[in-house]
Amino acid sequence: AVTLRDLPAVKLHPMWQGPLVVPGGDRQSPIDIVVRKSVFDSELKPLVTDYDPQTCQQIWNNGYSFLVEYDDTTDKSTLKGGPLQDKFRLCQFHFHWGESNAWGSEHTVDRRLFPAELHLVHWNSDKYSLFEEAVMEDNGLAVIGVFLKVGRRHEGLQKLVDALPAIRHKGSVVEFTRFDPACLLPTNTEDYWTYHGSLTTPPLTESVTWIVMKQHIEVSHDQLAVFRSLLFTSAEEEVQKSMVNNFRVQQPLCGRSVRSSFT
Ligand SMILES: O=C1NC(=O)[C@@H](c2ccccc2)S1
Ligand SMILES: [Zn+2]
Repeated sequence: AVTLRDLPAVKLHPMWQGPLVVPGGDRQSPIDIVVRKSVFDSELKPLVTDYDPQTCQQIWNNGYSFLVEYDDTTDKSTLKGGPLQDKFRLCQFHFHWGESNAWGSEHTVDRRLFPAELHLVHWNSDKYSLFEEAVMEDNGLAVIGVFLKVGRRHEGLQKLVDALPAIRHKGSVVEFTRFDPACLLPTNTEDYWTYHGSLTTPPLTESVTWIVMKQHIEVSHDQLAVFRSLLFTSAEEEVQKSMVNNFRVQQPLCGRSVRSSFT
């Protein structure tokens, strides 16, 4: 097993106290996607998302990112198709970003960094009955990754951006309803890369089928600046730390192949 301290490249994030033993550690995420080494697989289907905005419940600051959480007690907001054999339930989405627009994403494409990355987290509701169960199983989770670039203002994102000042501090939560996460997907959901990996934060379990979209979405500089106005720290702490660079360093591919749904 690999412990995080063995990996010099890992800057132990404040939330990652002490060495962490990663199960096996040979299918960790994120990775660099080397386009010319990805393997086209004609069996890969387009993604089929069916999200019900009514299942959107709250938005909160967990001290590492901000999460928009969905009611996942029924199959109302689901993902299927793509590389997946089963139906997966949306439980939350969140982002990772940098202190500058020069970096912030977790995955890279031919070493290219993006200023931020959206993760839509789903769990296998055909096989498991809870996220907490699925997170321990190797076909338990499916995460859609979408790269963000700075450009035009994203109208659909603005409702979320407007809610952030209310959750500046770690542990704050506000009600957040009727948000359709489909508005954050790129127009092209046919072209993606997929590989087997892990959570990118503790418990780092190797239970994720990653689906990284080829097409990015655009958000404005000002919208991204509001992400950076969030804090890692709670209201009680004397020293406030701005929530930036909440991404994990890239992990060894360990012989894995990345498949592409496009040529
Ligand atoms: O895609 C990922 N991003 C994260 O922050 C990781 C995570 C960890 C626990 C729950 C949901 C997601 S896995
Ligand atoms: Zn994430």
